[in-house]
Amino acid sequence: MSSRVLQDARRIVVKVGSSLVTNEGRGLDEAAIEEWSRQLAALVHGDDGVRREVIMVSSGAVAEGMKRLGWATRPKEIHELQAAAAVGQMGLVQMYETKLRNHHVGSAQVLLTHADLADRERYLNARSTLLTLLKLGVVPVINENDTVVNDEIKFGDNDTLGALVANLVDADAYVILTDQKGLYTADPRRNPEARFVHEAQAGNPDLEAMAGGAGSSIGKGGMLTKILAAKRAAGSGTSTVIAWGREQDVLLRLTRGEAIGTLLVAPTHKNQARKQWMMDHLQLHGSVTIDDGAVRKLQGEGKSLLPVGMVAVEGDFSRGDVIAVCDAGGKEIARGLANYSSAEARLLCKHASSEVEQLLGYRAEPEMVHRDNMVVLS
Ligand SMILES: Nc1ncnc2c1ncn2[C@@H]1O[C@H](COP(=O)(O)OP(=O)(O)O)[C@@H](O)[C@H]1O
Ligand SMILES: N[C@@H](CCC(=O)OP(=O)(O)O)C(=O)O
Repeated sequence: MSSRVLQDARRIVVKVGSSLVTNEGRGLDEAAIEEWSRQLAALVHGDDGVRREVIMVSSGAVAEGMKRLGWATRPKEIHELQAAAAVGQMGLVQMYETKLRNHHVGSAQVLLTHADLADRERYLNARSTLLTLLKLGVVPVINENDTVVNDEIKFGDNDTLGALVANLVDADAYVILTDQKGLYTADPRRNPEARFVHEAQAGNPDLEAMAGGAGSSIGKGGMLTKILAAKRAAGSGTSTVIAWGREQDVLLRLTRGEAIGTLLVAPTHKNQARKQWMMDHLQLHGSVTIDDGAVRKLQGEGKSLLPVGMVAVEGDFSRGDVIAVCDAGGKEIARGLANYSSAEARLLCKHASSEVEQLLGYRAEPEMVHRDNMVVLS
């Protein structure tokens, strides 16, 4: 059953670490980036009959920047690392853009920070942008915005960023490509007796004890950050595979259902996990009352809540806040993330989505609460 996780996945986040992208620090590994780009293009085009949406989270900016600046050793000063990342990021995205374009796929640079994704409004904005790019068949190439934060440079951990992105876009699977075939019972560089782990449950604390720090001087997170990232991805129902990035056709074989790498299965299903997250939000910032027609759309047809179905707005909330959706009798029938603030929502009540731009002077989304961001209570 679990081998179907990747086969069934339609939206996949792939993360490649510094040690792979930069060939252990010797500058960008053009052949490797070409290989991944070829495979990403095949997934996006649906060469096997199934089109997939893919996001690439790629490290390597610092290492490439060091090479471009002629620095042989990794600087100790954080601001020098940040400067190297800014220089190297140019080369990194340039290479993905060239390689993906050669395979007739568009790419987009997206630089994010953890703080961006912790902020509700930025979270929704990042989500909308990424989903739009995916719908356009473009591959977003994501890295940490190292200019404004330095945690990831210090700890060398894009694994967590990849998991946050997987949470953000509700990915079906998260693939972490690294310089090992997957997880072993101990660091294989230090312990030749280490046995390979084919499959486990994400979040199992035993895994954390097996994982050690990085084996190379380039990557810094090691296996532990990957195990913790898989646990985080599982929080929104996404399963993770850790696999060797140089394995022939690794991404294509995984999506064909081949059991390569270590599969860390999310114990809860995506929808169930989302529902749990929403229900854990006990502190609601407000609510909207909807008419009977909208109640039927939400409950019976699984549709989004459109402004036209709203009759009243209570409380003071911002875009991205969790709000209650109530029927005319005041009973909460759903809960979800508001696309518009309470002040805007008051203006939008009973109006068609086509009027949003005229009423607000801009248009974000046609829905007040998108069904993907909503839990209908039974
Ligand atoms: N239990 C383990 N199984 C596999 N690799 C491990 C384990 N514990 C530690 N490692 C080390 O983690 C390294 C991968 O992490 P890292 O160097 O940070 O890679 P990346 O740059 O891909 O993020 C491996 O090369 C390996 O030496
Ligand atoms: N964002 C930085 C550092 C991120 C990093 O080292 O992560 P990783 O090697 O994937 O654990 C870079 O691109 O160099």
